[in-house]
Order: sequence, then C-alpha cells, then structure tokens
Amino acid sequence: MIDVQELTKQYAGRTAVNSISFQVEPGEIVGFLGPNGAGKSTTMRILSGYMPATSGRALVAGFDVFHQSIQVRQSVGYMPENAPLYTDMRVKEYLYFRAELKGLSGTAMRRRIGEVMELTGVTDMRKRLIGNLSKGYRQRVALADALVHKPKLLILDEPTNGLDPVQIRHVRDLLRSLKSKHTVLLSTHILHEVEQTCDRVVMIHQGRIRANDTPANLTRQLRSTTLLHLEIDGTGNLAEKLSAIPAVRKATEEELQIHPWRRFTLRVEPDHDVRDEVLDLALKQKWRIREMHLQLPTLEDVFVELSMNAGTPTDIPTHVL
Ligand SMILES: Nc1ncnc2c1ncn2[C@@H]1O[C@H](COP(=O)(O)OP(=O)(O)OP(=O)(O)O)[C@@H](O)[C@H]1O
Repeated sequence: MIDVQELTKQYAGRTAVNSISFQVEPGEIVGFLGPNGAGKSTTMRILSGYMPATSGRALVAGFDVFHQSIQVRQSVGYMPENAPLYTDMRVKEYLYFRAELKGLSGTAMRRRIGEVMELTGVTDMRKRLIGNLSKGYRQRVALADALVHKPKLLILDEPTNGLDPVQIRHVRDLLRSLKSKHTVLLSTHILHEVEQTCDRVVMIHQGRIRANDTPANLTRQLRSTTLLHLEIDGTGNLAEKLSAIPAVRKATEEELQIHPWRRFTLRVEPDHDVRDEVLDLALKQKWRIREMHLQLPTLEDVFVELSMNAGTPTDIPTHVL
C-alpha cells in the first residue's frame, strides 16, 4: 500500500527526511514513531500528496506521489496534526463541503456522511458550530473528514493529540474496527497505544529510519536489561547469592520489606530467563518464594534507547536498521 524508496526532504538546507525507505502492506496498522522534529509529519505530508519531496520515490496504492498526486489524494484519507477546520461551519455542513470537494455527491454522499458521523461519534454534534466544539470532538470531525471518501489508506498525524483517556480509547477502538477495510499509518507519542493497536512500528529519528519491526520484536530484542522482581523469605546475604546466577547483572534488595518477606530486583541480560535458576537456588538454600514477576522492556524503553543512541547506529540492536 505504501512503498517509500530513499525519500529525502530538505527545507532551506536543513534535511528533515534523509533517504528513508519502508513499506506498508495492505491491511496493516503501522505506528510511525519518533521524537519531536524527527520527520514524521514531513513524511506523512509527502505521502498524502500535500508536499513534494526533494528526491526519492514513493508509491501509495500503486500511484506515484510525485506524478499522480490526484489519484494519491483519492486513495488517502489524511488527518494532519492540529487539523485545520472551518470553525464557523457546522459539523454536518463541513463534512458535506469536504465530501463534495473529494468528488462525492447525491444519496451516496448523504449516506456516507451519516456513516462516518456515526463511526466517529459526532452525530449528536452535527448541528454544532465547529468553533464551539471541544478539542476531542474537533479531532473526531477531522477523522470523519479523513474517512468520508472511503480511502484505502488512512494517514493520521497524532490523532489522539490532546484527547482525554476515554477519547483515546475510543479512537483506538475505532482504528481497530477500521482494520479490515483500511490500511493505517499512524503517528503518535502515546506508545502504550501503539503496543495495543499497531501490527508494526517504523521509528524515525533525525530524518532516518532507526527501527522497523513488530512492537513485540522491538521490545524483546531491546538491549536493555529485563527486570525480575522477587519476594523471598530467607536469611543471609541473598543479593550476593542471586547475583552469582549467570546472566544476572545485578541483584538489589529493596528497602520496603514486609517481614519475613524480602524484596529483590534482578537486572538480567536480555533474552535470558533466570526463573528456573532462581527456583533451583531457593530449593538449595531452603528459601521460600512467594512472588516472581518478570518485567519486560516496553516500547517506551525502545523509543528512549533509540533516541539516545542517535548518531551511533552500531550501538543499536540488530533488528534496527
Ligand atoms: N515548513 C518547514 N520549514 C522549515 N523546516 C521545517 C518545516 N517543517 C518542518 N521543518 C523541520 O523539519 C524537521 C522535521 O519536522 P517534522 O514536523 O516533520 O517532525 P515531526 O517528527 O513531525 O515532529 P513532531 O513530533 O514535533 O510533530 C524539524 O527539524 C522541523 O523543524
């Protein structure tokens, strides 16, 4: 659905997007992540046919974004960051206006506008002036606009920006429900959302792609340590004994204790699970264990690690480009 090859965008000498390449398959929901100024919005604008690139090649739904921008715009529903809406128009009136611009007409248009208002939860607001809507409802109107012409591909630039947790959940459910009918490229800073919604993640930093994998693979292969939390009833220097287990980098005894239970956190090499070794040791030492909880790195850890490793690609794990 998206095929980007060595795409570059320069603004007055500054390189915002630097020779990036990635693909998105039909039906995928792909999270496009990166810190502020990474080049996400620039890439999304180019893919939506709203801005030319400096060099490279990009195909969207089989159309070339440089030479077939009309067909590209027909295939894409683009929701820009802080989507500009006409604040003096009413919701329904605005959606009619946008649908006509996108080539819809007659009964089909009326039916479709009804559908997208239902889908995005703005039916009750249809007669309200956009200028009087809350931020959350404005975002929904922008999403309804992006969906109205039934695009094959949705490009959503921070659709949950400024929304409260309930509204965020609504958008997440909506995206999931769109999955069978649309392909989605989504940028967001809410990494928890990405873990729950996206099939794949493309991470960009300083204009370059730094990672491209499923959220699970990214977190699994992260170089950061895995944490193992333990509650043990035992006497003596347990931390020292736990530290001696191969692949345990460090065992720390926590201060908060509920006698006789002592709490420990083990920092373990990635891709190692030392729970069996801990149990063997406990049996040998006659310790009692009442909790053993593995804490895997989150997508947020991956994001932070990648952002901090910028400019040193050799430090980045093997799954990362
Ligand atoms: N119209 C413009 N003129 C000049 N520089 C620009 C323009 N738009 C963006 N930039 C610069 O290009 C770089 C990438 O910006 P872009 O908006 O694509 O990043 P982003 O990843 O979307 O960031 P954010 O998460 O903050 O929205 C930044 O350094 C930004 O300052």
